[in-house]
Amino acid sequence: MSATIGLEDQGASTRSPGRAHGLFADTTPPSRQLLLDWLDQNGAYIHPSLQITEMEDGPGWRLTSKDNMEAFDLLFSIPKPSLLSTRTSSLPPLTLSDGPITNISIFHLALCLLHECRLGQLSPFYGYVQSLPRDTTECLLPIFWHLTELAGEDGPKGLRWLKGSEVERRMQSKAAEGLGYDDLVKFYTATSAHLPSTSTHPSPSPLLAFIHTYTLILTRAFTIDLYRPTALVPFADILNHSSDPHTSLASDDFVCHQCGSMGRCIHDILDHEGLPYRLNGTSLSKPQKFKMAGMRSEEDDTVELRAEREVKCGEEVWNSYGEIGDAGLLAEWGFLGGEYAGEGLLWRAEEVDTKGTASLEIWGRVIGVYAGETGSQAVDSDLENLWAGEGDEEDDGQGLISPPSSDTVGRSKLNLSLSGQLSFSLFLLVYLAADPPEADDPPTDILHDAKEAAEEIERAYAAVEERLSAEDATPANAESPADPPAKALSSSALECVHGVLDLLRRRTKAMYRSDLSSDEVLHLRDNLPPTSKYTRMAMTLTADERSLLATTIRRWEDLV
Ligand SMILES: C[S@@+](CC[C@H](N)C(=O)[O-])C[C@H]1O[C@@H](n2cnc3c(N)ncnc32)[C@H](O)[C@@H]1O
Repeated sequence: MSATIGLEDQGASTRSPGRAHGLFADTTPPSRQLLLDWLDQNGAYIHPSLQITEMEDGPGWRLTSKDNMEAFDLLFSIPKPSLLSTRTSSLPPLTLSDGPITNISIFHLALCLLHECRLGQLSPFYGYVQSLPRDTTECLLPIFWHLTELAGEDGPKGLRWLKGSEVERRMQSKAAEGLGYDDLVKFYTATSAHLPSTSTHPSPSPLLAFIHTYTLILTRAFTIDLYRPTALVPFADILNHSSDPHTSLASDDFVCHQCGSMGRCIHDILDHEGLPYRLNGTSLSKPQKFKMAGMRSEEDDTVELRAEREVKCGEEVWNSYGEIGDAGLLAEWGFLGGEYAGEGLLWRAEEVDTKGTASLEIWGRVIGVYAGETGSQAVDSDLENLWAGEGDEEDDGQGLISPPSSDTVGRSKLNLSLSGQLSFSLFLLVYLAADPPEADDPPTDILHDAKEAAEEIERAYAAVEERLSAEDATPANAESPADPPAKALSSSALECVHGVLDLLRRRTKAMYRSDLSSDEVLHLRDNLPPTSKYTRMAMTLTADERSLLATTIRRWEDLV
């Protein structure tokens, strides 16, 4: 069967497009009391000062505090069996003729949630699922903006403005992981007929219903443990995001991957003290390990929210969805935080070195991405020796290039930070692409030369800055200060500067209406009608990215 999108669904024309999924069509609106009763019956603890309130500027809920709460206070806990996961859902296991297709766990979880919604009051999770947002368009993710049935004409217009942006790159990465829109349609086409009939939904639900529950999963699910990699955590999913959060979800993840047990189980291999080996890799103390191993019931294993700092009376309690900027928030949560956070603009290695020369492989080796265990340690010490005493991440943010991060994941990041600094890794790849070294040059030599080139560029830039600020400080009628001796760049450093400029200009050019500056985009945005919410978000995002690129290009141009 093929999945129909579903606007023909009963009664759709009388509701908003975001309700055309047909779920909870004839029930009362989401009830906080039903949710609280369900949590109580399912063993949850809620701090007496926490309450659910309406969002201030839009639909939806948030958690606020009606009294001061101290750091370390337990705000919330819930036993793991009460989480909604593929393990706890009442959806029977899916096995299709062409083999099991449940490996895409996030789609599978969305199908489980759809099944619980279709069960209505018969679902063991009814008190929770009835509390979830009902309108898909409340936070429609860009992956669905092309669907005019949901996003109207505004969606495709917004998508156009995302062209060449960090959001588009993220959407492309998801599609490459098998999590694009076409993958979703394929999955639902293959599985929708397997959804059991229910009294309120005797036939399969339209694709819009799956899009609705998939959106809920993407914007609300948490990573839990080895047994339930992703699950919905009722109540905790009401927390909104801030880059300065009060709390985060904590869960012991070293449970048995076969049955989810925290205590000793039949699948465990025990060490000489009778402790399961899976507890060995943890930082728990011996008494804690014995306590965990002795747990008899899954009910004792909970996920928790604790205050990590004081929450003042009346404040909203914030969670963090990660160290993430606006592009990530828009792509994965459907909103802009406007908090000047995150990694700025990112590149994939092939986008930097489009010639596909040997430099890509050398870059991987030097930076330690492709190095094996020992290779990686060798790279660590090369990096440490070369940057010894220069500090990591404590850069003042004024230069053009930031020193390499000391952690393995961070050091391969190819990004331009929000303060306009190229990561060293990105600079290194541009440097290698400009003048590929011999494949067998030792990594330390390559790192050393690249560091020298970066330092030469920084010195030249500092000289330019000094001259420009001296010019600024000179009264109009006074003689100009004598120019400092021109800081001529070596030809290889100059090639790097051109390489960086080319990279930044290519990124700008790839954007929709790249002839428009950030200010011009903002001007157009400010004249949009109030209904253009997707276009407005997209234009805000692209204006910020244009501004970052333009400022950085100007700084590098000062060198040439
Ligand atoms: C986990 S839910 C949070 C609870 C949600 N507010 C509700 O009503 O149920 C995530 C969604 O909440 C909204 N959200 C979260 N943090 C936000 C913020 N700082 N500003 C605006 N919307 C936010 C976004 O729509 C996001 O997709």
